[in-house]
Amino acid sequence: MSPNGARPARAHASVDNLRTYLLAAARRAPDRPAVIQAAADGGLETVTYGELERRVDACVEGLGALGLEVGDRVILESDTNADAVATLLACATLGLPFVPTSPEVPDERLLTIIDSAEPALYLQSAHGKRTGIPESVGTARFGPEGLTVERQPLPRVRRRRVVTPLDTAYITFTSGTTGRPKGVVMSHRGVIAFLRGAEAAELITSEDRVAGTSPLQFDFALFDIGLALGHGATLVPVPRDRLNWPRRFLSYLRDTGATQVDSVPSVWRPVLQHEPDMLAEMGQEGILRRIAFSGENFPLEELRRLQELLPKAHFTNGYGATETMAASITEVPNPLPAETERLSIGYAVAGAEMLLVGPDGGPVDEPGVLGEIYLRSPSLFSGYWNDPEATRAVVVPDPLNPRSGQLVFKTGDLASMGQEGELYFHGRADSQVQIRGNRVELGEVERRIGQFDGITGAVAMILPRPDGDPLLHAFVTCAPDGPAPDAKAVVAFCRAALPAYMVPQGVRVVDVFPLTVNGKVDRAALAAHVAS
Ligand SMILES: Nc1ncnc2c1ncn2[C@@H]1O[C@H](COS(=O)(=O)NC(=O)C[C@H](N)c2cccc(Br)c2)[C@@H](O)[C@H]1O
Repeated sequence: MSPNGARPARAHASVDNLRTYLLAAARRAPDRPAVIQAAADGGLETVTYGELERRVDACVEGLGALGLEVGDRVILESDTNADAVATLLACATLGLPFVPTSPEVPDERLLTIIDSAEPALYLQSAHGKRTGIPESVGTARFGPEGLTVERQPLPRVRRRRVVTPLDTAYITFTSGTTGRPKGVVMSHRGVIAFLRGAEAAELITSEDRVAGTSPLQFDFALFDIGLALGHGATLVPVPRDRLNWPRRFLSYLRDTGATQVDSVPSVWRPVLQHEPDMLAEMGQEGILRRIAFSGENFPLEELRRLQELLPKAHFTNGYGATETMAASITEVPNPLPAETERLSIGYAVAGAEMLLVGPDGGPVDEPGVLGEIYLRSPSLFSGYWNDPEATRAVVVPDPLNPRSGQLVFKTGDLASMGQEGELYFHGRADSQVQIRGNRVELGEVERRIGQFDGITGAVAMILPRPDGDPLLHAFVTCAPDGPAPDAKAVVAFCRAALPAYMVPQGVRVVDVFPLTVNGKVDRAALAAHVAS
């Protein structure tokens, strides 16, 4: 095929492309607010759908002039804001996979990602501070008026003429457990399939204002962008410095008129600890209509406290992995019934289905029996970047019809089924460990410890020992005004209700739980605590 040279490839308006899907509202209601964000002067600014589309096209013009080819990677480093959204939509328009990252990602991690992704271009905002981008990568800055190029990307041959739904929308690098980051390659078709499935959950209307709290490299941020813009609603990105101060966080939610807050569970921990009264006030006013969370189990004691303060809010448990964007969106009863000991992850979103598979590789049919979740979904990722072996390990033939060629995602998560076929999360398969031949359910240990008077949070983990059984260790946080719980008393408390092999050998009090860049409890950091 002859090189296409001059004209950059585009997506046909009638096929799935992130830009077409997320700017549909710009057609219908260009004056509606697309993003409400913190302005440079400390106030708030509103970017309408019409203005957002203008910024997208300004960025398309700048990118289009660089001679990049469909599939060339673009590193997009930014906090979540209107210009970052405009830039990622510009990349989508031209079939350039964006690799999202954020300013707080350390240099060496960014360089690892650059080494793996071999991007054509690195983009940061006008006031971004990153330096040291390798010479082989072009660099530019983005802003409301488009791009300012600092270093031209190396020239390439352009062969592609159109952008198809199977082309890559983004590659998000997750900190693979093996340490080497794995690039999850998501197609336009996959992302839009999940967002369309999520629409059936009817989480929001065009009147809602969705506060997003995740950094751009966490696909929860991309979900927030997709959910808000896909519904013609308003995205309210919460700046990092607001998140770290509960009072400022709540004020920001009030000032922006946020009606929904999307976050990992840990975002609520400092708010519950330091500003329960302010939250209760907002709860009474009923301004926060929905609290949506994802990423890890929401500790039930904390969730119950949050529900007490927000009695009128809906609560939604979003479960799933970046490899399929997510899997299920489940309404959590408010208040949670007293006897509930485990949150449901319900059923997969419309158009997808979760299946439990037993150790024998066959389907699990009985309620209550543990199995691994396999997900059948059109939002299945294209594969791990440059890692066909890792891909083959999790994209597997449909266990129910292996001859059909249909592929499903092997999640690595364990679950059991309720009477109506709804699923209950039981943790990662690779974190299931045996102690003296017995399978240890860490969630059960954490739940028991969480009931100890004065303890506000518990994380249990297995620490391997070179010689002999692994060590069951627990880390706890306690109420700031109470006495530090006595480790022996906590162990005795566990012994009274748990089988011996599930009683922690060590209990250590920590001020707060360390978090990963995506806001999940950083278990590796806790384990290092003990090793030190
Ligand atoms: N709700 C839960 N209860 C318990 N354990 C959860 C939940 N959600 C995940 N997990 C765990 O996190 C793993 C996956 O991590 S991930 O790839 O970083 N993705 C994520 O966390 C977020 C996920 N992509 C996502 C993104 C946007 C919207 C939604 Br809705 C969900 C899953 O395999 C689970 O082990």
